[in-house]
Amino acid sequence: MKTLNPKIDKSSKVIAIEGLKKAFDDFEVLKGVDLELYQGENLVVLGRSGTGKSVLIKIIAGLLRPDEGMINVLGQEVDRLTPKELDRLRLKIGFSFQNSALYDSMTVYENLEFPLVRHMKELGKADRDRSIEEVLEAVGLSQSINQMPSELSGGQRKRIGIARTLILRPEIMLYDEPTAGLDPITSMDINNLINEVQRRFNTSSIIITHDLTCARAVGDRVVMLLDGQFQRQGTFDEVFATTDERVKAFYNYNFID
Ligand SMILES: Nc1ncnc2c1ncn2[C@@H]1O[C@H](COP(=O)(O)OP(=O)(O)OP(=O)(O)O)[C@@H](O)[C@H]1O
Repeated sequence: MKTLNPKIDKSSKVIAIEGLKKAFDDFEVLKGVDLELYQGENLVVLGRSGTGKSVLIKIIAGLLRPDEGMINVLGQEVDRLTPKELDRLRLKIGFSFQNSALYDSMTVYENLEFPLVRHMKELGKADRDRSIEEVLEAVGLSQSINQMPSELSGGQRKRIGIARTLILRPEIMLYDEPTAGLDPITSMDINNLINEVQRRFNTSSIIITHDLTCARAVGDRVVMLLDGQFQRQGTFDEVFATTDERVKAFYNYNFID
């Protein structure tokens, strides 16, 4: 079970969402979602496949537009920003994709250098190298600096994907299914890394998953998306202390003997 991060600052909201609705044609995915993320917090969004978890974080990152609702990220209303303002805000949001999104033709070093060259043009090579060494050390893969992504295991690729997101020092981390496709031991390593990133870089994070072991290990708070709305929220134990059959079924399926 996660030990609550003592540095969570409940007086500081880094994300505030009210009444978010999103439909594709006449299929309503999000039917009025309210959500707050506090400074320093790891918030887990749980839900079955297709419930709109990815849609939610894409709206937060400004990659999809909401139909209705207020989406405030780091004090700015995302859907009122100009494209330039949105680009600046996006640099403060690290999006860790499910497939790690590494460039296969580039070494680990080049994958990590790429965002720095693109977004931090003022950094010289020595500073870039220092930054690359620091994030690789943080994810425990200093020795992989000259390897190609194809030479890495799934768990290592996830770590490099997280390092590449961290290299721009985001204030918010969005993790999309961080343990998908990994064995239980490698998953636990990634869960530990998510907690380590929270402590070391003082990030606020949303972790979307249907892996309850992950939710229990990383979540300071857990919310459960069911039928387009958050039906349950609290600590992991609070969320599952319910007679709601849909929530119980989700739990039993994950922890089946
Ligand atoms: N750009 C899009 N156009 C049309 N429909 C979409 C689009 N993006 C998502 N959807 C639909 O919205 C629903 C929610 O998708 P979403 O990817 O958010 O699910 P999820 O909860 O993240 O599921 P999973 O755990 O499988 O990734 C799905 O039915 C999906 O088909």
